[in-house]
Amino acid sequence: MLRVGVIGCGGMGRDHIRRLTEKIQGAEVVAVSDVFEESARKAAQICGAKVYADSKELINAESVDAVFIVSPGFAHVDSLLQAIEAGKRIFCEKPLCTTAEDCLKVVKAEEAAGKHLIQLGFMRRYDKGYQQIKEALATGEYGEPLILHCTHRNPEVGTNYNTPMAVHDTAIHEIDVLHWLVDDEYESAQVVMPRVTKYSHSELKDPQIMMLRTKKGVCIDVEVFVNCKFGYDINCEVVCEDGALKMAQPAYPSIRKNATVSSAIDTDCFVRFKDAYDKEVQDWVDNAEAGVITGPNAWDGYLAAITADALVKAQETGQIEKIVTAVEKPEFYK
Ligand SMILES: NC(=O)C1=CN([C@@H]2O[C@H](COP(=O)(O)OP(=O)(O)OC[C@H]3O[C@@H](n4cnc5c(N)ncnc54)[C@H](O)[C@@H]3O)[C@@H](O)[C@H]2O)C=CC1
Ligand SMILES: O=C1[C@H](O)[C@H](O)[C@@H](O)[C@H](O)[C@H]1O
Repeated sequence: MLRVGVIGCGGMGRDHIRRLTEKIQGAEVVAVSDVFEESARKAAQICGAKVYADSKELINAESVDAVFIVSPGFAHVDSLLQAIEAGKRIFCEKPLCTTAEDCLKVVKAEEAAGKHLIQLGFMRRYDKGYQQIKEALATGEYGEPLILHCTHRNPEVGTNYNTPMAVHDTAIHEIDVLHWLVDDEYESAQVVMPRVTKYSHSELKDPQIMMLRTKKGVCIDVEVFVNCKFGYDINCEVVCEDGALKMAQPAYPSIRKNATVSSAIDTDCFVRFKDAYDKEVQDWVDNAEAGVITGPNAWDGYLAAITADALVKAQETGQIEKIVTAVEKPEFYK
């Protein structure tokens, strides 16, 4: 039984604690930590874990085999470096870190440790809809991908949510899953700002159209609209030489009533990607014992960070910004 310590007991942390406690085979939560100890105490009631006031103490506890990092992105780097030093298996929620520089520190530390310790919480690679498209592309029946049209719509966000967060907190999912989907690397980024919705605020330009070009010339547009009001609406269409593949939507019944036809739309990621979260965490647990990482890793986190940096720069300049890695991909990650 993998004994897991969870750092960060907020919305996503509690969702993962419930998952590890009620759904996942082969793991149990034995420790929780949060800077607000009350949050940790509430989380401990879900799983009966020990509460640690200090996350570093949790990481180094003999009773903890593996660490689940679900604190805010800015706090990931310290916990990651401490957990690598302690030789613990790590599941880190996205993003790996909030700067490419910190991501590179983590990559170098894991490489120096000589063991693949980190799986990153880019769960969309485990979503059935994206996997179906990737499998269809792999058949060659539709030719090469040319254009991707995507949407990432949230019903609403808080006033603490600002323009750059649309990239490094929200579109970071598309950044990771889309180049994986078409098996390519990014070359450049651009952002177009439409008219701002009345539901936004002074620090947030919403919606945004983010565009990415890959090295093979695939052009991707992602509408990021975080105050769309009507639901949590994730779409992906891949236009190919011999056909177009539109990602399947969650199956809800089509309801006829009062001279109306309707069907539900999810309202958050926890429901929309529930199965994907379950699969990514079970994959991590199954592989932790064997000491391998088959999911997104720290290098994927670094690539996502440099692409996010280019998109944030493009938000400011309105220009096409190049995406370049500071270092070659280490053999360790090949
Ligand atoms: N994969 C996905 O679809 C999603 C991933 N996330 C990710 O999960 C992480 C947490 O997000 P949320 O739960 O939504 O945030 P949240 O703000 O609801 O919870 C974060 C928790 O971490 C605690 N915290 C802050 N600094 C800490 C530190 N240094 N050490 C320990 N705990 C600390 C806070 O007190 C809070 O309880 C973020 O990295 C976020 O990007 C969040 C939502 C969806
Ligand atoms: O990671 C997430 C969620 O998965 C949602 O898709 C985003 O909209 C949210 O901003 C982010 O925290």
